[in-house]
Amino acid sequence: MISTRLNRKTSSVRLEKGTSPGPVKELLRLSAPYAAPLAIACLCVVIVNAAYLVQPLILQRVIDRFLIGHAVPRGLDSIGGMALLYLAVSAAGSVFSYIQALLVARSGQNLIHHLRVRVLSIIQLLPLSYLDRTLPGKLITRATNDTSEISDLYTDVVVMLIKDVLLLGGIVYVMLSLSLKLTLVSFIVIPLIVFLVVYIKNRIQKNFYHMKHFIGKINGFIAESISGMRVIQIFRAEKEKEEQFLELNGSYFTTTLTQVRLNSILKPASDLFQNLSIAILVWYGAGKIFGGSLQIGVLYAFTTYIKQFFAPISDLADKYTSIQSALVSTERISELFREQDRLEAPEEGLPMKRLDGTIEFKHVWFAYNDNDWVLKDVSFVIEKGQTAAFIGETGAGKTTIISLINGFYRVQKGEILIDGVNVNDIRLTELRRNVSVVLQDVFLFSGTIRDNITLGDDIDDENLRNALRASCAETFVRELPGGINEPVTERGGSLSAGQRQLISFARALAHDPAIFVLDEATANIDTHTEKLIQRAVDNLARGRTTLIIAHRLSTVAGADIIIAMKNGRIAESGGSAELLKRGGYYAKLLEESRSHAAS
Ligand SMILES: Nc1ncnc2c1ncn2[C@@H]1O[C@H](COP(=O)(O)OP(=O)(O)OP(=O)(O)O)[C@@H](O)[C@H]1O
Repeated sequence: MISTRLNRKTSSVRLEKGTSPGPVKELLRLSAPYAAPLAIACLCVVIVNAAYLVQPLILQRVIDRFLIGHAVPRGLDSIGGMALLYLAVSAAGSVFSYIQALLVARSGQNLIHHLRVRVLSIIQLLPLSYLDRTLPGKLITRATNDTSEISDLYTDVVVMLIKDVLLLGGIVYVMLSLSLKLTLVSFIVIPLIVFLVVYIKNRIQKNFYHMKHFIGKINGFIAESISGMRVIQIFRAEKEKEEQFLELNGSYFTTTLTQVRLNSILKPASDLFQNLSIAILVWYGAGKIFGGSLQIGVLYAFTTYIKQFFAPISDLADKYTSIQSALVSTERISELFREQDRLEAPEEGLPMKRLDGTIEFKHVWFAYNDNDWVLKDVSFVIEKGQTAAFIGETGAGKTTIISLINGFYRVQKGEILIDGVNVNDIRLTELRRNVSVVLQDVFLFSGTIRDNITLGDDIDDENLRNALRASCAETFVRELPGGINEPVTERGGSLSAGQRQLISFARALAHDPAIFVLDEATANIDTHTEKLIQRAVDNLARGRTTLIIAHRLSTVAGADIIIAMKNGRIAESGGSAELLKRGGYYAKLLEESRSHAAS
């Protein structure tokens, strides 16, 4: 039932099944809506760079023409005029820098938003067989980190890369046009600065990965310790856990210190080289100035340009690593996008609004992993409105049968018919709307009790009340301070196991399924709640085909048909009286439970 609701909510994001362009094409397509703002941002970058480059030239003119050359001021061509021009150029640089930052940030956030919705819509339609082999953490990273990295690539990295490359090119061009010799003198030290920055940045990045690794481990450790705190306390494992944590935290501490050291060394070291370069320039330039072949203003402009060199080189070193991680993220997201061909198609197949609920398994063979058969030649018929109880040892294949009825996996051999139609041909949304499953481990979402029953469907108050009454949850819900609007904490931690079961029955009843499937809880529930649950099950079973994975023989005795599973095969099946007479597996189980009760 849960998956049915989620699938239906994805309709806002259309996925075209079967059209899987290559990853690069796909990503280009995704970024297409932001092409215009990004192009404008690049244009802004050109203006900002030009402003940077022009400023030292204005000062050079002021020094050489007016302070040294004593030229006669004329209109704008005066010290005052130059000061105004300098101000106007800086102001234009600031304004366009602001516009560029805004455009980039907006496009970036829009792209992240779009990508996240897209990733989630794919995750929701992934077949269970894919989710079985994929750790949840991996998919969470796709929706969070990877989307941000890709957005950074398109916006921050690409735009800033253009800005840095243009600025560096511009500086070299202006330097060359001012003085070839001085440019060559400057370039004695500049390669050293480049080498130093790239080397230190590289080490910073490598160390950053270590920090990320350890912080991930620390988070995981804390999360696991909190969820397993009961076991830790029961087995007095606090000391052991503390020691493990100390070790982890120690590693993180060391990497953080390395990071601080590297970061603190970068600026002073590159300042040292910059100053060395300026000293060489001044020493060389002074000789030329005295010889009359160089103007003071040009030397001044060169010292400014050398200082301007540092920021883009430092940025470029950063961008290189950002591009690398963005490429990894692109590949990961594309991998997920490629799953599109295998996604469930909830709206395809035969429309069967209301099922009658006759279920037939015809020589079904099924394996989760090739040829490792979990179900072997399973055949049975459960007529509409009947109650069937599945019994058998653990791992016999009972839960698997339910997953197949719900269309979570496809069988390799044989067929499953519902109302005479192959389950693979029925439209998934309608199949799942007709089948309500209550699992042993009830899953409640954070929200209210009402949210957890309706799961976003339009169910009116009267139906809700009826569902609560028939599921025997009405009394305890009424006693809650917020009643049906009482908040439920994550996974329903604020409710008892029995209460969670009753809420899940209400959820099933409110959706009025044709087929009701119950995986009975094995956990001990007090006799009062057990009676309530039994009553709720009886209410749910009325007028519906009901399948129960039974762990209590009381449930089994009331069933129309009992199907005993053994090692993936049906060991025996039939009514309770018939099976007792036969004296097989079921009779043995009953005998065992009676002798257990007697002793
Ligand atoms: N997602 C899966 N991927 C691979 N193998 C699985 C998967 N789910 C179940 N199995 C295997 O299939 C077999 C049948 O499992 P199933 O859960 O159907 O048994 P069950 O009869 O419901 O057991 P239990 O009473 O313990 O719930 C088991 O051997 C199990 O290890």
